[in-house]
Amino acid sequence: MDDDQLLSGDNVDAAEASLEKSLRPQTLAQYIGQTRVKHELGVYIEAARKREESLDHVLLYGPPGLGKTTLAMVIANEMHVQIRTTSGPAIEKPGDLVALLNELEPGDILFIDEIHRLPKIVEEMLYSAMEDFYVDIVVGQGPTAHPVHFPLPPFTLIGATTRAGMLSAPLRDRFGIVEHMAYYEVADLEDIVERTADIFQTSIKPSGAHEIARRSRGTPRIANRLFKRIRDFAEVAEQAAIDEPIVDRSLTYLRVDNDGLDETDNKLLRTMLDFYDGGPVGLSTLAANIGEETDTIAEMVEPYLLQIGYLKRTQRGRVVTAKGYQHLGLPYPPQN
Ligand SMILES: Nc1ncnc2c1ncn2[C@@H]1O[C@H](COP(=O)(O)OP(=O)(O)OP(=O)(O)O)[C@@H](O)[C@H]1O
Ligand SMILES: [Mg+2]
Repeated sequence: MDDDQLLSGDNVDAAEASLEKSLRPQTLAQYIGQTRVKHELGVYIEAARKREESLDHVLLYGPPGLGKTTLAMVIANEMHVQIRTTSGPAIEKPGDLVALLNELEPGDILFIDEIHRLPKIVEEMLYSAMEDFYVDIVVGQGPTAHPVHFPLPPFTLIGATTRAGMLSAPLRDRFGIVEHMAYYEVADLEDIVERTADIFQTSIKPSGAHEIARRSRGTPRIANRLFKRIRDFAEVAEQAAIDEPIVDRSLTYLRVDNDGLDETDNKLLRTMLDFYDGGPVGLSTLAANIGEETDTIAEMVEPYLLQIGYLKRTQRGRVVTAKGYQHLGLPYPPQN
């Protein structure tokens, strides 16, 4: 009986996982929004293919959930090459990198997520690999240790990072193509939500798609996540199509406010007002106060609040703006 349960559980998971996978666009044409990035990459991909060369190294940077990993896979697909994916912290020592590089065929893509978290010694090894397609490794130990020159096939490195500022200049300079991923427009998120609804065979009214899009913090991953939760609410309520009222009710229940801000966002703004008179306050102080990691605040919470102008950065720290006060329903105190 346990077996059966396990089995059916596995099947459900497998079905969900493959749906999840089908959410990922496969081609540039299917990739919604990011028009400028898509156009530029389209040109570089076509040129590389015409010359039958590998694509230049690509750096994608921007906040989490905007589709960097998805875009790397789209690039591999459009280039008709294989892609191997890993992440900065997973490559602990030079040998790990050599093992990865060793498996690449000419033209293949190595995707390194969170590339700003590569150990220094591995990063330095990437320099020659990226520039001249070789690495020098030391083989053996003690008196028998000797350097070995290890040639590599031409390959494309795609690096993704939420913190471009944390990348060293020598590494950043070795990327021929650098693309900034911006928050999505509401109209693009509407298209993403409608596409997702289609894949999940759920009917949704334009008003419902608009409301989800508007409250997704400019982020496809959030839009898809909210969609899935709202779909559950709609199903339980036996509602045929997702419309604005069910979206609103579900999001209120999920504590996503009218601007799409969640509890952490609001807690951050609140803490700044209650304990620091709206700022300025430093990032690590703030993080300690609301019980989050500094990195989480810097990478996932703060960027959107800055983007919509509820927070601003000053020399002395973060400050809540007049708009931020207004969001919390409080009067903006006179500034001196
Ligand atoms: N342009 C897009 N069109 C349609 N769906 C998208 C698009 N971009 C992202 N998505 C969807 O959003 C989800 C998140 O995308 P992805 O994992 O690529 O983000 P990411 O930028 O790599 O995030 P992280 O920085 O957290 O790794 C994916 O499941 C994908 O289906
Ligand atoms: Mg990713």
